[in-house]
Amino acid sequence: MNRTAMRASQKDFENSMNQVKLLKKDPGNEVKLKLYALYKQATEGPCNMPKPGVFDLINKAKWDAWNALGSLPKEAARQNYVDLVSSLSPSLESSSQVEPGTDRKSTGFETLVVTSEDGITKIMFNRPKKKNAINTEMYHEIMRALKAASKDDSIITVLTGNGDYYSSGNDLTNFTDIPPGGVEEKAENSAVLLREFVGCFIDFPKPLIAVVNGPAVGISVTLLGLFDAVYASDRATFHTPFSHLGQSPEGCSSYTFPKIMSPAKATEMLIFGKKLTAGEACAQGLVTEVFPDSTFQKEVWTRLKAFAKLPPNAVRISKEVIRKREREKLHTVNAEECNVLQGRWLSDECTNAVVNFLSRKSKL
Ligand SMILES: CCCCCC/C=C/C(=O)SCCNC(=O)CCNC(=O)[C@H](O)C(C)(C)COP(=O)(O)OP(=O)(O)OC[C@H]1O[C@@H](n2cnc3c(N)ncnc32)[C@H](O)[C@@H]1OP(=O)(O)O
Repeated sequence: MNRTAMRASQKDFENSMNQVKLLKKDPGNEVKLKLYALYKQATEGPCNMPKPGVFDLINKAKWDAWNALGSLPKEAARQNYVDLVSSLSPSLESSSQVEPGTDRKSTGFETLVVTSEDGITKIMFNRPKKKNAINTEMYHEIMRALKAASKDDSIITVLTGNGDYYSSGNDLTNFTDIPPGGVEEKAENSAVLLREFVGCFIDFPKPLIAVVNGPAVGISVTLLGLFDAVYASDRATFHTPFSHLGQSPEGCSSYTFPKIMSPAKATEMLIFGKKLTAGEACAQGLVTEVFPDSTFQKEVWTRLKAFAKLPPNAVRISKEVIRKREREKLHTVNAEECNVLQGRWLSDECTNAVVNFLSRKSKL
């Protein structure tokens, strides 16, 4: 990757540090000393340590390497570090977290594709053959991706789906993996996981945007009430069939939906399982804007790239001002919903619905 014309950002620098840890081949002492020296210069500036004694061979070699950089500015040292790491291919190639171009792709996700480009971190559900159903691994990976996005240098974070669905919601096979403590333990573990998962959305510090590329079901719909904007293709539908599944609302929707769309409209969705078209969801305030599917990606990403050029601190502070008032309430609602669901998961109504789906007797 040719980065000579670019200035390495803090994020590039952090990526390079991670890549060094993933090197398959030892790059040798000379390179390691150079990396050490550039790292120290980039983070602390010119060498400020007393010179080690002549018999302290390792620390003296390190000191010499750092001291040799003289007054090289921190920014230049950061760039040189990134360049040096990227020159360590091909040993790095197989473990690189950085793709060619400026689009940085994070590795280490099985169920997501996470990229960061143009001030936007995109978290894409990536189980298209399963309609992006959220299995236990995906719950954990989404939380990990959100935590990383909250700290990276992006301005906004986007969730979207790969393939024809946005997401078909909770993977119903999650309920088949019963631990030694039995179904009670399973229900308890699931409630703990759900509470932590939804908590990450409540606390997310940057604008969170959903790019709803296709149908959305269950928890992938309810969470939208915690997003800051929701853009939908006109192919998208919004469906929360909780009663059909013997379950009850989650994702804070018992609180956010009545506020967003009026109590009666929320009842139609959350209790009676009415499926909304994108246009209906927009008219009810759940969706911000609907686009024709043929131009959806182009129009939405153009808009998001413009948003991502806004001053980062103002954007972040404004999100905090808006969320602050509701945060405590949302956490309380989340906890209550999870408690209620824990009981629902042990009910015959829920067990039968899951068994029916898994034995292919019923679909939504
Ligand atoms: C820690 C736990 C937290 C729980 C939180 C509570 C969350 C609640 C919810 O999200 S409730 C909503 C649950 N979702 C559903 O009930 C959807 C079930 N799926 C369907 O009804 C259909 O699959 C469909 C309408 C989404 C799509 O139908 P169709 O277009 O005909 O495709 P297929 O059914 O053939 O699906 C392809 C493939 O994907 C599998 N799959 C799809 N969705 C799910 C799912 N939610 N869970 C598990 N598996 C799903 C489907 O079985 C097919 O697999 P196969 O090819 O047969 O191996």
